[in-house]
Amino acid sequence: MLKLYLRRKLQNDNVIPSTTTDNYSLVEALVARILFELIIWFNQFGLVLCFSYNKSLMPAFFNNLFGKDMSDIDEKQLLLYAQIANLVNLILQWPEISIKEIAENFSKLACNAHTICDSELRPLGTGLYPVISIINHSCLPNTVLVFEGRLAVVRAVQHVPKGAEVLISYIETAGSTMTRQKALKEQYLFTCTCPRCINLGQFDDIQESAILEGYRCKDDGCSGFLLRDSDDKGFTCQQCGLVRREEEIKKIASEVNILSKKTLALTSCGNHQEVVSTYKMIEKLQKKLYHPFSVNLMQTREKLIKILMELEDWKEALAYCRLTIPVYQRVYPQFHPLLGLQYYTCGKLEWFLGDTENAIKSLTEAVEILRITHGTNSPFMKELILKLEEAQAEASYKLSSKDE
Ligand SMILES: C[S@@+](CC[C@H](N)C(=O)[O-])C[C@H]1O[C@@H](n2cnc3c(N)ncnc32)[C@H](O)[C@@H]1O
Repeated sequence: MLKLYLRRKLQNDNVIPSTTTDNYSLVEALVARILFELIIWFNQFGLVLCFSYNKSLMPAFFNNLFGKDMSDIDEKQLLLYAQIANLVNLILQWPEISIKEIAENFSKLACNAHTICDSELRPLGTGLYPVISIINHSCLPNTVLVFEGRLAVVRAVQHVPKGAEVLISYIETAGSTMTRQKALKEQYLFTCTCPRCINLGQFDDIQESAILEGYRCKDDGCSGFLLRDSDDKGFTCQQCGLVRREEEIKKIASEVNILSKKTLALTSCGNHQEVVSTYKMIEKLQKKLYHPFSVNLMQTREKLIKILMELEDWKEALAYCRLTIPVYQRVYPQFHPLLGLQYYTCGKLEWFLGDTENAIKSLTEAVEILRITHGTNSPFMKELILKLEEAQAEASYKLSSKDE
């Protein structure tokens, strides 16, 4: 298995540089015909397929890219690749292309490509980078992959000693060990044995799963987590001993399900006000259903923040944003870009609503995290730092005018 190790001390700027050259002509000469065909296919759908070329790394890249065994892939995934391959064949209308070959390359692409995101982690396209595709995964990584335009940059989020393996996270790490392992197995075909995953099945891990993805105690004042009873008829709070019956849980879960389907229909009609009120109903039900640190509840609030901001309802958006911060703090490590970005959103909303004091606090937290994950030179970071300086200047102006 290929691994990327840190051979030089590159901690000064907290940056491990990737290849900086996007050289399409060299790549085209080297990359197999099928990949070239994929570029055409991807472009038709407005997706960016990006190659960062480094000659010395090309053999490793090919070994990595073409070293996958299709027998590892589960049937559902294979079917999906076969369907995509059929679609490619239909679009390209080149009879000599083998469906199996296209499907295999899609599977390899899925294991090795990375989603290119903007500074706020909104997806822009898909990229295939030889250096980056050597980096293995950890659910508690020592580096983070961010993009500056098409340039992939790997930044250390903790001290990476000389000789240590450089690790990024391939997936959303907020979920339970089982959820993370399932995602890694399905897309990347391996079982993770990182420091978080080796605890699978141990008491701490069971407790964490029950908090992140399990139900809340019947008693609103209790923050205990629930475990399934041995008779399979309910869940018992591990703190106060109260039992929640399965039927009651199922009833709320089915209401959530119905409302979630309704939001899909309402979203497609563009009925934003109705979407907001439906998500608010879901949030209320999920608050009754899930533990306060639930990832599901956090995701619903995320959706509400997004729509409320689109509707320019800053006050409500801020209220939900504040509710997500403790969950983010719990589910992400200290220097995680999503935590930094959530503080940034909170800070912007507070600043906009005239709460300068809290805006300074939130923007300071955002800068502390994002200067590590994003560096300080990008226009995005410059704007964030400027916002913080403006908020600080306004606070000191307010203070000095009070003194006069
Ligand atoms: C982007 S490649 C990384 C380079 C890869 N190690 C290689 O030798 O080609 C992704 C693949 O590496 C392997 N991999 C990545 N992280 C791993 C980990 N923590 N444990 C085991 N295999 C891992 C998986 O097979 C995965 O599909």
